[in-house]
Amino acid sequence: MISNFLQTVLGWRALTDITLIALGMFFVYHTLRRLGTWKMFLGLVMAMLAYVGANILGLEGITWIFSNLSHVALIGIIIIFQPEIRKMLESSVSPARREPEGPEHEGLPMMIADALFSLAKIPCGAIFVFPGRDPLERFLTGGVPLNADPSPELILSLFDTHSPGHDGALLVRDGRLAGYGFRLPISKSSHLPREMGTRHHAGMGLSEITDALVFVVSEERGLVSFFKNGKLSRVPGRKEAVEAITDHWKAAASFLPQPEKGAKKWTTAVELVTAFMLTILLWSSVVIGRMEIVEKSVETPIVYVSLPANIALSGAKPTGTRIHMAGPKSQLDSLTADNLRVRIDLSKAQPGKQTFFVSRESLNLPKKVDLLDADPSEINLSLEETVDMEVPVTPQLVGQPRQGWTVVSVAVKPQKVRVVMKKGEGEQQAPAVTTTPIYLDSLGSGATIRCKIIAPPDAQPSDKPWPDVEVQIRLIPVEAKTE
Ligand SMILES: Nc1ncnc2c1ncn2[C@@H]1O[C@H](COP(=O)(O)OP(=O)(O)OP(=O)(O)O)[C@@H](O)[C@H]1O
Repeated sequence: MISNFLQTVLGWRALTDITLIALGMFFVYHTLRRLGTWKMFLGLVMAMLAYVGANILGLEGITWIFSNLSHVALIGIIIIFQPEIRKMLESSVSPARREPEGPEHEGLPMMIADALFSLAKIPCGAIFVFPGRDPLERFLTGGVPLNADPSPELILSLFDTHSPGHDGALLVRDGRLAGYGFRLPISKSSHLPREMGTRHHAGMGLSEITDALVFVVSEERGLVSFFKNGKLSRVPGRKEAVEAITDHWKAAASFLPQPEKGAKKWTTAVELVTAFMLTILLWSSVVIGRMEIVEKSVETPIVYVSLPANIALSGAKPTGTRIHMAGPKSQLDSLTADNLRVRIDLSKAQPGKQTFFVSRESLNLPKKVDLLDADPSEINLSLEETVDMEVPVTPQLVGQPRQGWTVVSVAVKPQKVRVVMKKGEGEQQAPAVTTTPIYLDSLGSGATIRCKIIAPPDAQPSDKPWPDVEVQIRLIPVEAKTE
């Protein structure tokens, strides 16, 4: 079993399976962490671990509860995590990374930092949005497209309270001032300090549902803050503002999620390793479960194939047998009465009494499945040599033509059919092959009638089934015949 398990684990399919699940887990964890619902995810992981543990230890009760509740739980998870699932699906089609900002934008973070603190000094309220990888179009409403080269004067005048477009957010994308006056989705979070009103809740709202970086300058208190992944951070000085922008650009241009500020450098590596370890644990518990050797009995039909043309089966023959197998549960589960057949190969059969055996080969069982027993396991058959002959078809004419009429010709098509008979019987005399009855008194001057063949039970058609025959009958008045 252990060598079986290692063989399974070391295959490329298993490695691909484990890698994809682990990366998926890592991606789900990061999205949920960004959205602040990772604790619920952790709860789910704990439940999964409990299930795996119960499975390994063979705790039937817990395993039963989990497997029976899993469908209901799945619906519950879909409802609870609906916004997160939506976010994950959106992220999965977002580009894996953003083009890194070119050297021509090097001065931009400092220019923005200066603008932030100049606005704070006035004080003048402002919101700056720096997109990450996620598309923002769905969340930004209103707004005026600008696409202008950034300059301190332009930024300050955009937020000047005398300017009609000062309300809302300024979008800074690809080193340019892409647009201004955008309304952002308002957060429902109750975690922000009391003094923070709709401007800050708008900054928080966008950062909760996307990976954008949002700076907010408070009009009342002249303070600068930024929101990232639904978290508020104070910006004490220009240096911190520049750092926040460059870190954000770096994260958006990287394939791997960047560790949060303050987190240790190796956090991502630890998270990845944990995801892999959890996956291997979960995966191996499933594989071990599926590799468990079990026994199973199935009622199976018997089919007789490749019977030589000169041999016929006579007497009773079994049509089914009950087979008893042992093998890995995963393979036995898929073997049912619908897809199992005992095929008895009669290609080498000789006339006389012969015994055939139900074997692994006659069932074509998968490699790891063994046949333990079959009932019956021996099939006794009587086989007889046959002869093949051509026999004329005689139409079965019933009664007499109408009064005054007489039959002048009867033609049958085909005139002969090939018949297979057991050798002894065939040699004595050819069987009488006729048609379904044709009632002469119902015919007019003539007719062509399609009939079925009628033959004795021991005469079988050589080319199954019997062909239909056409009987052409011509009648004329009796006087015409005597003339
Ligand atoms: N959804 C929104 N998107 C963008 N900007 C908004 C949004 N809602 C409000 N604002 C801006 O916030 C201003 C109102 O700020 P409010 O005083 O309520 O918030 P605040 O967080 O207390 O900020 P401040 O400290 O600057 O007063 C509005 O005039 C508008 O410019």
